[in-house]
Amino acid sequence: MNFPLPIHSVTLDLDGTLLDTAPDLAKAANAMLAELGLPQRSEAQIRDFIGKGIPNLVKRSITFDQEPDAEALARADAAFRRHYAECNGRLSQPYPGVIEGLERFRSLGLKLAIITNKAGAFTEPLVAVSGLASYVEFTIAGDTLPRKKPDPLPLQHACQRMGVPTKFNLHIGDSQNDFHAARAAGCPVFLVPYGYNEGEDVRLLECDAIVASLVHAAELVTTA
Ligand SMILES: O=C(O)COP(=O)(O)O
Ligand SMILES: [Mg+2]
Repeated sequence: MNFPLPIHSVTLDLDGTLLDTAPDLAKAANAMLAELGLPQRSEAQIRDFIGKGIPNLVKRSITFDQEPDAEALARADAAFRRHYAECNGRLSQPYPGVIEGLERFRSLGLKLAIITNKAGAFTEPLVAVSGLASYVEFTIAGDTLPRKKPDPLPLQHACQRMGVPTKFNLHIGDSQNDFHAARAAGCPVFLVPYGYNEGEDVRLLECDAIVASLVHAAELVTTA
C-alpha cells in the first residue's frame, strides 16, 4: 500500500480504539458475578472478553468449568445490563491522541462515523458523555443492523449513508472483528495495538498499517 492513502471518510471502532472502556465493563461484570454468587474476574481477563458484543462478554465472564445454560445466561445478561447502565462511561477515557487525531481528520474534511459492536442502549450515552458525538456524523451500534462486525454489513451501510465507495473509507479498529469486517467490505484498515483483541496480538493480522495512535493514522492519509 502507498502512503498517504487517499480517502473520503473514516469509520472508527469504539471500545479499545477510541475509548478505554474495560474498567467500566469489568466493574459491571464483577457486580453481575457477585450478584450470581460467582467468582470475580480480573480486569485483564475481562479485557480479553471484549469484542463480540455484550452477550458474548457475559457468556465468557460466567463460563468457568462448564457451559452456562440458557436460563443462567439470561439472568446474567439482565444483571450485567442493569449494572452497566449505572457505571457506563464513569471510568472510560479516550486513549491518548484520540481527540487530536479526530481534529486532524476533521481538518482534512473527512467524514467520520463510529461503528461498534456495543449495544445501542449503552453506545449512545457513552458517545455523548465522552465528547465524541460532536466529531461524528452518526454511530452504528452492535444491534442497529441485523449483523455486526466481523460481518461487513455495518461498514457497507455506513459507506452508503456517507455516499463513499468502500475503497475510499478507512476503517480503524483494535481487533480481528474490525479487520475481517473491513477486508470483507473492501475498506482499507488500520489497527491500533493498545486495545482489545480477545487475547491475541493484532500485529499478526495483515492490516494496512498498525498505528500507535489516531494522530499517527492521520499522518498516513490524504483527501482523495
Ligand atoms: O462491545 C464489544 O464487544 C466491542 O465493541 P467495539 O466493536 O466498539 O470494540
Ligand atoms: Mg474494539
